[in-house]
Amino acid sequence: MTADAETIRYRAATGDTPAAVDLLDQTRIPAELERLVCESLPELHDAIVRLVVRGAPAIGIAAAYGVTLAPVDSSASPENVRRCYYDAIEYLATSRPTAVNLFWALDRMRGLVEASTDETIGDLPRRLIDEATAIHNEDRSMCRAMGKHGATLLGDCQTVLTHCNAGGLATAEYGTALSPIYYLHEKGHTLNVFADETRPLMQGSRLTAWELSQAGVPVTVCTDSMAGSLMQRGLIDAVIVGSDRIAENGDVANKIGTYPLAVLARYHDVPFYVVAPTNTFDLELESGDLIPIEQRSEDEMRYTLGADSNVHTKGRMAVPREASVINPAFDVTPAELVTAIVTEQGVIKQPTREKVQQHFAAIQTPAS
Ligand SMILES: CSC[C@H]1O[C@H](OP(=O)(O)O)[C@H](O)[C@@H]1O
Repeated sequence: MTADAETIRYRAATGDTPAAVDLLDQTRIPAELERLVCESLPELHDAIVRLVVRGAPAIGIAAAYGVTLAPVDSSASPENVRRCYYDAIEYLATSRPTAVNLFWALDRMRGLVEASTDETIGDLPRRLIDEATAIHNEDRSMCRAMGKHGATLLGDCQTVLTHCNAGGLATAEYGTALSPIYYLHEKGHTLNVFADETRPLMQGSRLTAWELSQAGVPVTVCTDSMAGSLMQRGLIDAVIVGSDRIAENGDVANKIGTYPLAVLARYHDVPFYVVAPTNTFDLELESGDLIPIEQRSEDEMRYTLGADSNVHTKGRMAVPREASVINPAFDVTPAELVTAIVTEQGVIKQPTREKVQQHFAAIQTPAS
């Protein structure tokens, strides 16, 4: 992906130029490649809410950098400096509720603030930038690792179907669900990809189709309702998706429309793979019915995309005013419908609570 298309960049403060979180504006793809430079917390909060930056890992990375935008008065007392950073963290945590990576990243930043002393408070801004940069770079490595692990499941596949966008645009680079596809493409095994449009914000047709095309991977956009007949006709060898939060028992929250794909896949004996880094697991939630599901604006359902394909430019009225709409942004797929979960550590086949716990235990106690 070229530098101009890098999902997230951090601009350190220099002279009169303030620090900023520099985002590829995903609300404008594929019509335009434009960047949005956020110099303040409200600008960044709004960018997360409007999906300028989106995707669980990318939201976490952007929010981590966002903490460094806190309007700290350097002459303030250490207590007031800490308070300013805590306020920034609490504010960014209100942007979107489902992707646990947001809260995981903010917790890491909060830990640095808590660990600061009156003597070391002066170094805190630098340490926060370094921690956000570390989170960013760790995600690059995790995406590459998920590509390698996920590829072991797709070796016999020719055609896969994916939902929403879980590619480089949703992460530091390379992606989660799309990572094994890129990995195999680089090894000379190019898969054919069906990308669900993913209504109402069309992350599949706008973003997945764009980034796969840029990478030279053949992609065919289909409506969300076509997946069943594609499987019925034997055209899909595997379904591969990302996730925003995975409960301790392996239940998976992902973009609305994922659950019916899992049901269809099971009915048609098609493997259903989820790819997510370990920081997408929420081990404090016993099951997926405890995962908070974001309810988004009615307007995203009531209007088609505008002529510029910007998700916030109202197009044509698509629903009569008298009708009601509902717009949950995610659904939950029970672990029993998941063939395997791929993380940067490896593969959890037929995930259960016990297998998830074993996966994490192995991380804590690396093989000797
Ligand atoms: C690699 S996480 C991608 C994940 O996030 C998307 O949601 P949104 O576009 O609303 O941020 C979708 O659930 C993807 O699977």
